[in-house]
Amino acid sequence: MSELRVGIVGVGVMGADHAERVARKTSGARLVAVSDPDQKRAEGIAARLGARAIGDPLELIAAADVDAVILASPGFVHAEQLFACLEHGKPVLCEKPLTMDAESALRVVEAEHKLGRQLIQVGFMRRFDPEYVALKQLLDSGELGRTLVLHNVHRNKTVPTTFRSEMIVRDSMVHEVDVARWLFDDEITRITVRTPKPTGLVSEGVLDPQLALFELAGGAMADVEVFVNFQVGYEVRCEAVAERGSATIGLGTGVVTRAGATCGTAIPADFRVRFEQAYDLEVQRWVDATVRGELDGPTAWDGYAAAAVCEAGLESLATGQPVEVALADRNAVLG
Ligand SMILES: NC(=O)C1=CN([C@@H]2O[C@H](COP(=O)(O)OP(=O)(O)OC[C@H]3O[C@@H](n4cnc5c(N)ncnc54)[C@H](O)[C@@H]3O)[C@@H](O)[C@H]2O)C=CC1
Ligand SMILES: O=C1[C@@H](O)[C@H](O)[C@@H](O)[C@H](O)[C@H]1O
Repeated sequence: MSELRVGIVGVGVMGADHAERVARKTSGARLVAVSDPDQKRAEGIAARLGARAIGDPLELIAAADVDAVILASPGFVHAEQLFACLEHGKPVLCEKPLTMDAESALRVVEAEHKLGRQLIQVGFMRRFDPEYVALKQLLDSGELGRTLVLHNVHRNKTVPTTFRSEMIVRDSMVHEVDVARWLFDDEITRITVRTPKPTGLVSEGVLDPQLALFELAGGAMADVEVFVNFQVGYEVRCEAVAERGSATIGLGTGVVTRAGATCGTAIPADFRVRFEQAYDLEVQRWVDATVRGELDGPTAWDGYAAAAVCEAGLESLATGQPVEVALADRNAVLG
């Protein structure tokens, strides 16, 4: 296969961004089709990028001229669309969350395992971000000794009013769940989610910000503040504390301007700006690996493990108490 023909399911904020990326920035790939219930939006994007719009997402997944699929539909339809990708043997880059709960995520892992081919990559794009990659390399080198703690900050400027407390765990905090699992190369066994008095700038009942503590099997810990209505801009930071030093990423100290009696640096408006390079690398490496018949990124198991942690996190969000993570035995599932 010389050129990967890609179809995108769901062309809202993230799907439209990926459509541009595949059509204009990714080598070895061609955008051939997009699908969205908002037919007008799909047709507009398709016309602009030289693809065709297909009304039914399952028809796009089955189409003979679609070699591989990007799922950027809402999380609650991922399970059905992932099963369709597996049924048609289509490699798929599925935006996080893999599915909405641990039970359906595990069914996806099992179905893929039964096929005997890894077809699913999960959109945990931070694993491709140059700053996160440099941090992982530094920690893995052992130069700072053993890593003990991660402190994370994850702030969005604003989110739509439909974004409820549960989504802060499942859609936002899930990134730190994956970062902690990846940087420590370990599973999270317990999660506690606590909430201070919420900001007054959200709809009634939305618990924002949230503070979480992850405890890992090997004894390390990670904390995160997730605040999705921060008002200022998009900020994602991670400080790793190790035995002989610490390392911080996400300080945004690119260009510091001194003008008009202020000194400062720009804060990105959202994830598309801050993680542009990470998304570019994620999609390019997914295309390259797919053409080789391989997988080179976070797996369905990673999506399942994150779903299991988030499910425990939602229970903790309701009670404020620590909740043990119920994770299937990896060896028993994947043999
Ligand atoms: N990796 C990352 O940093 C980010 C990931 N995401 C993920 O991307 C996915 C989409 O999120 P957004 O683009 O922010 O949402 P969005 O609401 O902007 O777009 C979702 C699109 O999917 C369409 N849709 C609804 N039902 C569908 C169905 N059954 N089949 C196909 N399309 C359907 C909607 O009409 C809409 O156009 C989610 O899984 C989200 O968690 C979103 C933002 C950033
Ligand atoms: O995945 C993402 C969004 O879905 C989520 O809503 C944001 O909080 C995250 O920062 C972004 O990376």
